[in-house]
Amino acid sequence: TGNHWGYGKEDGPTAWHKNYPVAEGDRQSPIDIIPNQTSHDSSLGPIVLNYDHCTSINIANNGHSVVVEFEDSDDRSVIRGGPLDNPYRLKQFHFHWGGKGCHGSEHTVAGNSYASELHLVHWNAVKYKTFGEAATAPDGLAVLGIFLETGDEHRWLHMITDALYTVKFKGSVTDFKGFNPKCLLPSSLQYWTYLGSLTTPPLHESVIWIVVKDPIVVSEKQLGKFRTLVFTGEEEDQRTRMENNFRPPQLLKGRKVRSSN
Ligand SMILES: Cc1ccc(O)c(S)c1
Ligand SMILES: [Zn+2]
Repeated sequence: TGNHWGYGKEDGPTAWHKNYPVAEGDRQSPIDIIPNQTSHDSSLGPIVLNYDHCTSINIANNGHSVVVEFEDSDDRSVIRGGPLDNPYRLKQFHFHWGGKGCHGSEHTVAGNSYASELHLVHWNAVKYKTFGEAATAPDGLAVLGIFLETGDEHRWLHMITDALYTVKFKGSVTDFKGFNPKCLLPSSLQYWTYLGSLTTPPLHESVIWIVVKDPIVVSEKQLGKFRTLVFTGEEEDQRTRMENNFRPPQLLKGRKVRSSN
């Protein structure tokens, strides 16, 4: 129906342009990042995260991913520095992942993809009144992308994976208080940055991307718990496993990717 979209053969990334023509625009995401073709920019300062007073609200299955929403009525959790001219407020984070044994990150590095990718979505509340307004502005959003690779168990990810059974079906939401996503970041925040878009419809070209170079390590068992979610609602007879909810890399179209030192 209408603007329904997904990750299947008929409604997946190759079909999105029919309802969302910006899918073929000049600043689409994700992209393949080729490190030796990025320009090192010494004017790029470090990323600064002030998440210490962040307020997580709930965890939800929106039929495309699992999303943790935050209270964003004030500047209690912001990202600043790096390529950003203003502080940007944390709104939500979510993940993109692959099938068992397959990779599912959105950005790739010299053609290599990771098992999964975490997106921390922030908006420019200095220039825009609402998230919705910022989401359609060229400098409205800042998304921090973190790669996940499989290996040892991640000591804090269980706080997310232990809650996934409560949001198995599309449309489910449960309380999720007191979670600080700082525990999901790697020790180094060295990054690449470029101008891009949301990686899901409506694919607005409103994102300043900050892709952290170092991945975090999570276990295959932890990642497997994400695949117990389904794209479909409880009332539907289909139970389509939620996996491979990633968009492949898009054309760079002359964009420059800068590298922090
Ligand atoms: C705001 C937003 C929603 C969904 C997404 O995958 C991304 S990357 C950003
Ligand atoms: Zn995303």
